[in-house]
Amino acid sequence: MNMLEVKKLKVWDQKSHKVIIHNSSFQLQSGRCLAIVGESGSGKSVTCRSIIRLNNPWIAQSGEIFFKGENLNQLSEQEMRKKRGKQISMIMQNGMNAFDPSRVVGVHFKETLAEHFGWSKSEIEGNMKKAMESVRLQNPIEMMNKYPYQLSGGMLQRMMIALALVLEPDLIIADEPTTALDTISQFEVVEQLIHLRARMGCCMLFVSHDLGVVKKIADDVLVMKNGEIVEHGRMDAVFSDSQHAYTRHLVATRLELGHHFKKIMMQEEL
Ligand SMILES: Nc1ncnc2c1ncn2[C@@H]1O[C@H](COP(=O)(O)OP(=O)(O)OP(=O)(O)O)[C@@H](O)[C@H]1O
Repeated sequence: MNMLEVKKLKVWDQKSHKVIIHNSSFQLQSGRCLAIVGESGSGKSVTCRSIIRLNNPWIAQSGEIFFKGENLNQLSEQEMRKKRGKQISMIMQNGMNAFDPSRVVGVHFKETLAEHFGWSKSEIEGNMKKAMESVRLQNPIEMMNKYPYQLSGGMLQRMMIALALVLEPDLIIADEPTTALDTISQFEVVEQLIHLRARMGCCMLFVSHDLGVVKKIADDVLVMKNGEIVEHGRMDAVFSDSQHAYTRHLVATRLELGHHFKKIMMQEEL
């Protein structure tokens, strides 16, 4: 069954009239992880933001985005707000941007969880504490009382993952969640995302320019170039028998895991 089905998505900038996404169609089946890869500026992030309708106001979109059979493109902003967080969670590239810099991070969790579940302060703290411990964040209560700038990028990403664990969404959109992190944090965050999927059985849209990470986490892959999908299929098939010259170029230049990352993974497997 398809959890997400995008049909003829077109996205354009109303100011410059530039078309960013030309005519994208793809599906994400229940329980699977679809990676979107492609060079910088190919439209990976705009595709993700179009699904949850969070592009800037001057960016327009048309087409159909079926999520659990419902066309998100036709929902009101109020209806969309109910989907974001509880049904579709987003883990962004830079954890710092996900939190209000002027408030301690716990406030973000409290607002999100109170809105979706109507929980009391102690229920929220109890659930968040458990989830944070499960992603190996120590002293969760103390941590929730910190401002974003007092926490590292890796900690903030793991906090977003902990929040997703509590929200139990049907779909997680992770837009380059490891790009801004150092190598060790990258490894930990990827491990936690794999763990999250295994535990919840949710499906995931995972954007990355790191094919090494993609190979570790994804089942299917979609390759983008200049706002168009040039390849879409099972990961092994796409990587081992690429149909498009651009995919072969990507694989040739990027398949090798970063040296440090590979070393850490090998140590973990020992
Ligand atoms: N808010 C915006 N206003 C106008 N154009 C935009 C906006 N956001 C993105 N674009 C344009 O859309 C195109 C695709 O951008 P996008 O951020 O989706 O690329 P990407 O594949 O995610 O790249 P990266 O790997 O660098 O994040 C780019 O040409 C970019 O300039």
